[in-house]
Amino acid sequence: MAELDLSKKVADRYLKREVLGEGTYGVVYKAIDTETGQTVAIKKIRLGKQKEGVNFTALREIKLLKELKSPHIIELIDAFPHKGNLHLVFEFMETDLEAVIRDRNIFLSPGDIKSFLQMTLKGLAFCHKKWVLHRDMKPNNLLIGSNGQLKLADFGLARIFGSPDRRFTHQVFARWYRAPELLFGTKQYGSGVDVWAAACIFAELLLRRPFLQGSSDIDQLGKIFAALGTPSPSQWPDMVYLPDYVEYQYVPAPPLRSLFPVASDDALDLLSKMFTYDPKVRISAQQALEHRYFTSAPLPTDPDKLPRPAPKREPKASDFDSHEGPTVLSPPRKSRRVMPGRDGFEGNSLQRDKVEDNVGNSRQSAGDNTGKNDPAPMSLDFSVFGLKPPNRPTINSADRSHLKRKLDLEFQQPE
Ligand SMILES: Nc1ncnc2c1ncn2[C@@H]1O[C@H](COP(=O)(O)OP(=O)(O)OP(=O)(O)O)[C@@H](O)[C@H]1O
Repeated sequence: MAELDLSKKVADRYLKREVLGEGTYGVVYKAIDTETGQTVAIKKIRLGKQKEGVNFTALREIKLLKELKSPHIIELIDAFPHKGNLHLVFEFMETDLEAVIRDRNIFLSPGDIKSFLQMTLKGLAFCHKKWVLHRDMKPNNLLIGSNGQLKLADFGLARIFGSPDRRFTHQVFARWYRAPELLFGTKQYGSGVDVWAAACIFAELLLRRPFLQGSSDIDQLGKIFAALGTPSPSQWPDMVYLPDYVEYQYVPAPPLRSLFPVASDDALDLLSKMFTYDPKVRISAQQALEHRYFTSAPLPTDPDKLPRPAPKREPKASDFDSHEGPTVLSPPRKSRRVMPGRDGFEGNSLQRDKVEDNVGNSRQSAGDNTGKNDPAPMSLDFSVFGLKPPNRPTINSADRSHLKRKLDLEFQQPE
């Protein structure tokens, strides 16, 4: 009872405003922190449907998230349970890179592209230095503040809250950004998976459309190989030992220049290093930041001079939370996600197909090109690179308040 009162007080600190959208784990609200006057975004994660509730690892990982502070990482300001949901309070961001790329009224200069990529790589290099993987990099997870600063966000949370019977499958769109070693089922992935995703985002900034839009894991690999050439075992010796490795028909790499006609030589050189097949040879985020692309003209645009998408419309009263059934304010941003593959590459030249399984995820909107063979999404990976995450002991409600105190998750009454 005391615990309930406490959590209500903390929840009262935030004045909920309109719904910003809905992601894999639940609804995101705009809110005002009545203590500081700061606008925040609150991600409400349903715990009620999870039989195991919040487990110890989840709380520990949330605590770690709170400590991950950098100018290019979205700040987790607070975390508290309320009415059977866990609320994660983040700094509020105005827009995201997906909206920028999609906005046809925006012209992206080479300096603008350089600036967006540089901020992305700075965020990644920071995480990687702390032995943390993002693992769910995609343009809508790169949020942009009112000052133009880009920050890595939406650490997926499946790593923390993942459950085999989860109902949401937004995850499939992350496939377009997934590294080949993940698609071949590696268990020992490292920071290279984020660099590959950043390369896909770099390519998307140059092309203004997703670069490699696979409709299944097999198709994704086909698209990668058609664009970048089928890797030979000498190019990537460990490839043939990967759990889901299948031999693909050899396709030679077309010149990268033919795919990116207007990119500079420096941009293409960096892109090719980020798209290196062998993750052991792939350039790191830090090395990428030191590439001459970032020091050659044109220099990266100052963040506050970067182009912004048109602001979202003002909320109406009906958009505000009335406990259940919130109205999503920004449906157009999801439209790209159900778009059939556009002028992608046709070269799916696999020799045999992989049996697709794991049909358990049931919430699929019509038109989703949902792959059914995806592993559970894991985004922010706190484990040391290459190690399997430990089993997660669960805790019951009696343990919970003790653990909350122990982990200092700010469940205490505000001053
Ligand atoms: N810190 C934030 N500031 C402002 N808006 C945010 C913030 N975090 C999320 N949003 C918005 O809330 C909506 C839902 O975001 P969420 O991260 O839950 O899912 P998503 O990124 O749309 O999808 P997925 O869960 O598949 O990554 C999106 O419109 C997103 O732009």
